[in-house]
Amino acid sequence: MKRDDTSCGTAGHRCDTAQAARPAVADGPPPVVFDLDRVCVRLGSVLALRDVCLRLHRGERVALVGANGSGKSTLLRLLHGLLEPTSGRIVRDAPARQAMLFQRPYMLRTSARNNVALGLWLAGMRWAEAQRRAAQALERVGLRDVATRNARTLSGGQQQRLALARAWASNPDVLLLDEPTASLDPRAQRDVESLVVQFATGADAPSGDAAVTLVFASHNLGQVKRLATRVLYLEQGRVLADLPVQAFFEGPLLRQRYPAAHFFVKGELNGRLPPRER
Ligand SMILES: Nc1ncnc2c1ncn2[C@@H]1O[C@H](COP(=O)(O)OP(=O)(O)OP(=O)(O)O)[C@@H](O)[C@H]1O
Repeated sequence: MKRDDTSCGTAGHRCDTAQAARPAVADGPPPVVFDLDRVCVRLGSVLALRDVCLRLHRGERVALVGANGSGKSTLLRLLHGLLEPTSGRIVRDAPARQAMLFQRPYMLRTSARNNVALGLWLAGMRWAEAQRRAAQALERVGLRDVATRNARTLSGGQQQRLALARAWASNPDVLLLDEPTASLDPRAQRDVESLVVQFATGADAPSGDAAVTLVFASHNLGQVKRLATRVLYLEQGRVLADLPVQAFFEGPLLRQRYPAAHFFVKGELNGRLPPRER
């Protein structure tokens, strides 16, 4: 069927108000961090997101999967406030501190330690304290030995760990990752993944706070299984499937309810992942 790039806000389309009305009581679900109501995002002539209804809760680890161009990066940029809806509504948990990591992190042309400290200083921290916190963050991600090296001379894996240190030092409530390990070798991938898990579970957050909310895009379904608690499948800007990670990969639910997502997953698993991931 030909894709219609002109319409959004489908007539009659409604978000699941039963879920939307769920109160965040003491033994109910955790607080809502993002609430999207029929969100559309147009980029030039492309409708990159269409009628997205979504509610993400504190402490969830949400994976975004789907083919190239399905809207994963656009959704992450929307959550981070780099984009606003063309129509529909997004409510972000106002006091939440957010950090976002990109596939190729941007490094300032200065030392690794300054790359962390400058962000903290710009956010209002005194320079001496920012330096101390930066050193602590570099230690945390195993980069103490390269603290004085120009960040742009570091390897891809080191730069991604530095980007994580930068995020960790700012003590975010929400961490958004856009294919953060896509260009890394398997070992560096695992290193970054394990840091992300420690980060996401809040095991050693500078403030000792509870878990952060993690939302990440990935083409690596093995990684999705390892990191996510919930999986969203996107196709042509729509969220077509939304399941807990186990139900997404095991059992009949995905095939029965979301055949398009089922075929995507089967194709990815059979075609792309090394044998150990199958
Ligand atoms: N700046 C832009 N201007 C116009 N169209 C854009 C822009 N950025 C993205 N798009 C289009 O929006 C759609 C969604 O792109 P997006 O980058 O969100 O997909 P993605 O799922 O992250 O893809 P990938 O897996 O390749 O990273 C695509 O059709 C893309 O071509």
